[in-house]
Amino acid sequence: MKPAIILYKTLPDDLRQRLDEHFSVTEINGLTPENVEKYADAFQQAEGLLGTGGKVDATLLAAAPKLRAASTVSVGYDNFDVEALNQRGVVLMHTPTVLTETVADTMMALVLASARRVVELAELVKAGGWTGSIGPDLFATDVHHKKMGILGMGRIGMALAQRAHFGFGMDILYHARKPHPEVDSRYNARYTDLEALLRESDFVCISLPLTEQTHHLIGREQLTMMKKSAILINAGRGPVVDEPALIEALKQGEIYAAGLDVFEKEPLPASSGLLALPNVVALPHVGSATHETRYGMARDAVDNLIAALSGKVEKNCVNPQVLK
Ligand SMILES: NC(=O)C1=CN([C@@H]2O[C@H](COP(=O)(O)OP(=O)(O)OC[C@H]3O[C@@H](n4cnc5c(N)ncnc54)[C@H](O)[C@@H]3O)[C@@H](O)[C@H]2O)C=CC1
Ligand SMILES: O=C(O)C(=O)CO
Repeated sequence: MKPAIILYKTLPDDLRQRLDEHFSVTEINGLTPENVEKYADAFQQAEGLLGTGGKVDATLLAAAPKLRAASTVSVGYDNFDVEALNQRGVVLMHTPTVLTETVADTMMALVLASARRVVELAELVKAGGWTGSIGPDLFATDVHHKKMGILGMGRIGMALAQRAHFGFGMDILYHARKPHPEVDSRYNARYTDLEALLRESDFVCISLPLTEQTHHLIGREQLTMMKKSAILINAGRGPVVDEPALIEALKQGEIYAAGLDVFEKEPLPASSGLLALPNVVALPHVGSATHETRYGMARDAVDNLIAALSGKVEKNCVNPQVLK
């Protein structure tokens, strides 16, 4: 008999077919508490989960007593209680690598859009506001040869350093849990503590995961350390930045602008103070959202679940200790 799984994300037809070949699939519209209750029988039988978004914690695990593996269509897994999964021996699989270059492209797009005022100026043209030469009040700020500070020098941080250093001649500083000598030599980069990075960088770019240690790592105090001309880019997770403190810093001119793909609450409410600020470029969490990359993530997530439920995990496992 095929193992039963819960699918909580729509997949391309070919991937859905591959999943059906291996598993008995119950597809639900999101991993919400309402759906866990509505499909209680399916959760009782489920050995695997595949999807994105929604909380997987002790409550959900209690509703799924046979669960052996969870496969998220994302690299970030802050919505999973990994400790609770470990206690139950549930394998957690994710999709690193396949999305790295695309997310780094998005971060570079945010750097360029916020520094060169791309969105604001394009909106001005569309609104018929281009009635004469553009004057200094609408001039932008350069990107090339400036200093980029990268917070979180992992896969995405490195791909961003590659673009900024080789493409734009930028100086790279970074803060991570430890120095990475290969990064220093490859991108002529310099490891600093957080405060030095904030004080020196023209662009502070966040590619950190959300953890207890990174929650509100950037708050009022840190924002005041940044240059008044500096731009904050966040494509890690929203709660790494204290959003009310960021809004205040942008309003008071303590920093120049922000380019954001992630927010404390998503979707970003229309009432958010961020949306009233011309010096904010806000994207709807689309760091990895190209056709190619989203397909690759879904494909990897399917392969990851097949590997995990057949005991053949070789890569993409968050908690390999439960396999032993
Ligand atoms: N906006 C979007 O659509 C996307 C956002 N992301 C976010 O980007 C994050 C990073 O992804 P990857 O680069 O693939 O992960 P990664 O694990 O390769 O890199 C994360 C880096 O952050 C460092 N780090 C962790 N905690 C730290 C701390 N307290 N202080 C300093 N450094 C710390 C780690 O040592 C690691 O080098 C994901 O966890 C996810 O939250 C990822 C993909 C798409
Ligand atoms: O993969 C992730 O962590 C995302 O945020 C979406 O690609």
